Amino acid sequence: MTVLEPFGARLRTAMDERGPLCVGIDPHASLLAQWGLNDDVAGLERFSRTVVEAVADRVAVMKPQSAFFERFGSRGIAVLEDVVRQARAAGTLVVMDAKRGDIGSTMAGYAEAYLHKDAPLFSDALTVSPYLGYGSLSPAVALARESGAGLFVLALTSNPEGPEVQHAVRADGRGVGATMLAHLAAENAGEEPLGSFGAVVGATVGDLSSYDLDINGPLLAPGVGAQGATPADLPRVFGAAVRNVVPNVSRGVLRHGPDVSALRTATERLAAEIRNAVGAS
Ligand SMILES: O=c1ccn([C@@H]2O[C@H](COP(=O)(O)O)[C@@H](O)[C@H]2O)c(=O)[nH]1
Repeated sequence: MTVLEPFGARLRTAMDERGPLCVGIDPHASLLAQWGLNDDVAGLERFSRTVVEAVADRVAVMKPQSAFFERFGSRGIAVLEDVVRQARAAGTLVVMDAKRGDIGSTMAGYAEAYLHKDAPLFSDALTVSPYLGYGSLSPAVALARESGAGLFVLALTSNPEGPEVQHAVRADGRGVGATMLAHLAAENAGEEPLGSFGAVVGATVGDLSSYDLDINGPLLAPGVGAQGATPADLPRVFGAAVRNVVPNVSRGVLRHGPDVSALRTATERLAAEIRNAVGAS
């Protein structure tokens, strides 16, 4: 059985070689229509395969959004399994965006589904929600360590509704989002060159100067493109931690399809803008 290097190490290498951009695979019904595809399983399959063909050999990370596959039931999940396999075979790391979270005993089931090396949906990393308590994620942390996979824990999300929960202040005076970052820093302590337990921190969240983003792990940053953030915002928002930021762009790339070369051009332009912005920090 192949033993994978820890996710954090594989991600660091991929970011160094290909740049940090993560391209999302988000087959919104509106995008299928824009691409001239039917809103059905065949359309879903064509869309996803095209995105993988266009960019999987040139970006560090791809992030399929599970919701848009789940809406087609078991046949959508079968397409998702293929997408994960094809993208990984083409050399990119796959972060499954399923935002799973539940009591620990059920979390163990989600961990088996996405983080067990033999699972049909095995992904290099999984997004998870810690809002049943960070400790409820323990089974996923344990299995990720065993499999060489990683997690991205929702800390400060890109949507405007997030602060209601994530900015709430605990009895000890620490914010909820900041607490998640502290848990992750502990998880990644001593790992080199980068820990495997990342945080989701939106590029849209504004001033992060009061947060300790130094978690020795990756920061997945959605919000660039359709949600309004730009590559130029990254150094301002993330400061010194920008080195570990993986900016995700979904609609901002996908709207250039279905033409493969147009998708590639858009991806490469964005990747260059991000490299320039991050290098300038
Ligand atoms: O805080 C978060 C966490 C996850 N997302 C996901 O990222 C993409 C963003 O898509 P865009 O089209 O680039 O806006 C999408 O899959 C979200 O579910 C996020 O946006 N914010």
